[in-house]
Amino acid sequence: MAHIHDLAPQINQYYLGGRKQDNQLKFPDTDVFKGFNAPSRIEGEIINLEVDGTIPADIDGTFYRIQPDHRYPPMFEDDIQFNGDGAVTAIRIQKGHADFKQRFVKTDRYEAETAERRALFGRYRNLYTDDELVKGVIRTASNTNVVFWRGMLLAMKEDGPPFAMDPVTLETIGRYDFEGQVQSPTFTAHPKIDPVTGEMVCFGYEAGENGNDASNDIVVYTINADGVKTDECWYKSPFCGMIHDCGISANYLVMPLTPLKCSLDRLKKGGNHWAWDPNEDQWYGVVPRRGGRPNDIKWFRSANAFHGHTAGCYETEDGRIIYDLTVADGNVFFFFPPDDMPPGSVLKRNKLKSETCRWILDPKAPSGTYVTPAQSWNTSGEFSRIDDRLVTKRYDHFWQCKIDPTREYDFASCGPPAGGLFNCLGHYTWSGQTEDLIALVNQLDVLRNDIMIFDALHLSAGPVATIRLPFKLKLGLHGNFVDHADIAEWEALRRRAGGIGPVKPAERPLPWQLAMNGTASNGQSGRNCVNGLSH
Ligand SMILES: C=Cc1ccc(O)c(OC)c1
Ligand SMILES: [Fe+2]
Repeated sequence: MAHIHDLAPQINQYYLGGRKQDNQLKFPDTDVFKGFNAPSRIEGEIINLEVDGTIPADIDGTFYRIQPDHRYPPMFEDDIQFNGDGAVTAIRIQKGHADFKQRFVKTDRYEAETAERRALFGRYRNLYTDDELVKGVIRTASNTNVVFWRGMLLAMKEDGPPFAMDPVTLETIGRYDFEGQVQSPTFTAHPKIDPVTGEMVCFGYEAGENGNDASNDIVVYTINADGVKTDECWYKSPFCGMIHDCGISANYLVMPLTPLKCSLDRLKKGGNHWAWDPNEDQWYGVVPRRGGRPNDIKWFRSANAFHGHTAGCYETEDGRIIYDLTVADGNVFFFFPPDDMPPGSVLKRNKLKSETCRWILDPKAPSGTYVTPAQSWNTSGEFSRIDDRLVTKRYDHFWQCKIDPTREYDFASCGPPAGGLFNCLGHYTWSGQTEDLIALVNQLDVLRNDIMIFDALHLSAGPVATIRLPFKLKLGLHGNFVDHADIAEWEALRRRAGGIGPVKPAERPLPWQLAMNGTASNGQSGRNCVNGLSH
């Protein structure tokens, strides 16, 4: 006998031909919005979370992390997780206690959609699929990384400018253009901060015009510890591909260019921003950190592969660059298939190997030099981290999320894998000590999250404390711990008479917005005027 719910799709056609039909708040019936991936949309706080074990009394700081979390059902039924709105979680740890706070990043996108109470931006990084109402509005959802810089939190996504937030309240201050010094339409989610000089080295790729035009432009900036831009140089890439992360040594910036390609034609037809090219090499662009000129970029290439994240980067005594990152042997982003996929093909997660590779690049070698890894770890993992005080320096230890094939994934209770299949935290040392591993408690089955604190050199002893959240968050990409002394120091400097004053959000629209003849957005303080509809 048919259950009444089986008839519901005939009564309520939320999506017709894959497009949202109505203004009803009902999310698509796809894996992107189900189970552990179900939208959360929580803003709020909890004072004193439940804790198992003991939080070390000397920890005084905040663990920030960011997640994509769709606030409204997407315009397209087959939308992807990366297109969700950025929401920042803060776990403030002090005196053995932990508090939770979570807020959305109030981007221009957020404000425009809030005014209409529905999604107005279409496919991931394709403005040709947007509602007419948001022509000229900055599209970024600021959902990939959250970085502490000069007393502010910068929420970032590589398709647009960063948005500044207050690190204590998580209120959004507005779009941040480094006091007018950074005008590129795109900006990386992985800037690097040099612990020796205090500089931020950062870049934007696909940085031509509005940042959505498949351009080969790359811009590299250095902002010094006082917030002053000291370097800006524009380079060209061999094709418009994804440059997600980067590495810095004392004198160089390394940018891994992944063979996921953009095409303006495909964008105009309403298609995906990226298509995987299985016949293209992986490339590494190397530029000097100081005094670079457009012709100074050197490209190194190797066989087709997909870049993960940076572990470390430094120079040897003889001036060569060591660059360590995870590299997968196929298309991690299965939702961005090659252009020649037959229409209607089912997109499945690829079974991939993701090794950590060490590249040795000679900045004196000619551009175009082919390279192979000098060393690689025969394990699968991603999201490596090192002690951030060792950025630009020789390091030994790194930690990463790992896939341990000897531990079974329990499909029956966990459902289809949400995000990666990581089931371990791995501790590696280049000096060749054995790995020290532990299984993370996977809470996919009970739809809840824990925050675990480990002694980094003794993972196998288990967590010293497990902080329990009473609900699940969304799968996030990145997080960072900030010492409270840094937050307090900058707060005092910005508040004090004769200090540097509060964080100043962008005062002018971006150049591409101005070039649209002021028909759409004024971009004031991150607020918009959308076709006369102001909020
Ligand atoms: C590698 C992760 C990644 C790359 C590009 C993105 O837009 C993103 O959004 C959350 C995530
Ligand atoms: Fe990332």
